[in-house]
Amino acid sequence: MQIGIIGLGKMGFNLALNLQRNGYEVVAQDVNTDFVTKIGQEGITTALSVKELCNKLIDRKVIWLMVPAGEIVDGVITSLIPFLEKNDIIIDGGNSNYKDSKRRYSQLKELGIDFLDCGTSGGTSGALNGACTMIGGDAPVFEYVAQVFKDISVENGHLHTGAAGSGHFTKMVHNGIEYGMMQSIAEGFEVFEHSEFDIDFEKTAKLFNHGSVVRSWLMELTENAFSKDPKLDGIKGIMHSSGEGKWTLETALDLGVPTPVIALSIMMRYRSQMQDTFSGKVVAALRNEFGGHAVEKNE
Ligand SMILES: NC(=O)c1ccc[n+]([C@@H]2O[C@H](COP(=O)([O-])OP(=O)(O)OC[C@H]3O[C@@H](n4cnc5c(N)ncnc54)[C@H](O)[C@@H]3O)[C@@H](O)[C@H]2O)c1
Ligand SMILES: O=C(O)[C@H](O)[C@@H](O)[C@H](O)[C@H](O)COP(=O)(O)O
Repeated sequence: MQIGIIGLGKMGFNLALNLQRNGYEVVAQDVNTDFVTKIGQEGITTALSVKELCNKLIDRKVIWLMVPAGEIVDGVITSLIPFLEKNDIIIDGGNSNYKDSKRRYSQLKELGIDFLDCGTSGGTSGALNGACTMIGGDAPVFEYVAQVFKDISVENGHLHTGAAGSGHFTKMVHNGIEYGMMQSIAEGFEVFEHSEFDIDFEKTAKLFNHGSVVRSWLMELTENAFSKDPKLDGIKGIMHSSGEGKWTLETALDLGVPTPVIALSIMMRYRSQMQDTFSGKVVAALRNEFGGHAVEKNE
C-alpha cells in the first residue's frame, strides 16, 4: 500500500521510516527541502510539491499530514484538494484542535474526500518504533486504513475513538493529563531539592521506577534527564506549551468540569515564562500598604 506523508520534521520523518519498515511504499514531501533530501537518502520516494506527491500516488490516495497544527494544516489541505479524487483519505496526525478537525471533516465531506483525525502519542521515539494512535472519523474509512494504524503503533496502541474530532479530542485530554503528571513529578523533585537531605535525583527516579506506584514512562524520562545533568543546571526552568493543555482546560470549563490540577499546571507553565510578575508586585505592595510588610526593591 502507498502512503503519502507531508511534514518530515521530528515526527513525520520517523513516521515515514516506521511506515517504510512496515512494508508501505511511502511518498514524502516537506517545504524544507533538506528534510526531503534526507528522507530520500533513506530510500523513500520524495516529492517537492503536493502536486508531485499526488501524482506519485495511485488508486485511493492516503495522505498523512504531520505538520504544525493550525493554519498550516488548512493551507496544506487547501493545496491538496485540486489533486484529490472522491474517497481519497487525508489523515491529520498532528496535534490539531478537535474543533478544527470536525470543521475540516465536514468541509472535506462536501467534496467527497474522507478525513480522519489521528492523535499521535509517544513522542519521536514512538513515531519511529511504535506510537499510540487515537483515530476519529467514519468507521468504514477507519477500517480501510486500520492495518496502517495497527502496523505503526505498539501492540494494543491504536483505537477508533468514534466520530470525527474524537481522535484529536482524546489526544487533547491525554495531553492535559500529561501536563498534570509532569507538574506533579516536577514538584516532588523540587521538594527534594529544597530539603535537608542530599537526595540523589537520578537514583531516586530510578528507584521509583522499580516497583513503586509512580513508576511510569515519564519517571523513566525523569531518570534519563537526571542521568545527563544531575541537577539540570544546564537548562532554564522555562516551560513552553503548544496549546493542548489550554484547550483541555477551556473544554473542561465549557463542560463545567473541575480540573484543578490541569488548570494549575498550565498556570505554572505561563508563570515560568516570566522573570517577575506584575501580580507579584501588586500583592507585595498591598501587604506593604495594609501591614507595613517589607518589600524587595528593584536595584
Ligand atoms: N514532537 C512530538 O513529540 C509530537 C508528538 C505527537 C504529535 N506532535 C504533533 O505533530 C505535528 C508535527 O510535530 P513535529 O514535532 O514533527 O513538528 P516539526 O516542527 O518538527 O515538523 C513539522 C514539519 O512540517 C513541515 N511543514 C511546515 N509547513 C509545511 C507545509 N506547508 N507543507 C509541508 N511541510 C510543512 C516543516 O518544514 C517541518 O519539517 C504537530 O502538530 C505536533 O504538535 C508532535
Ligand atoms: O503524546 C505525546 O507524544 C506528546 O504529548 C506530544 O504530543 C508532544 O510532545 C506535545 O505536543 C507537547 O505538548 P506541549 O508543547 O503542549 O507540552
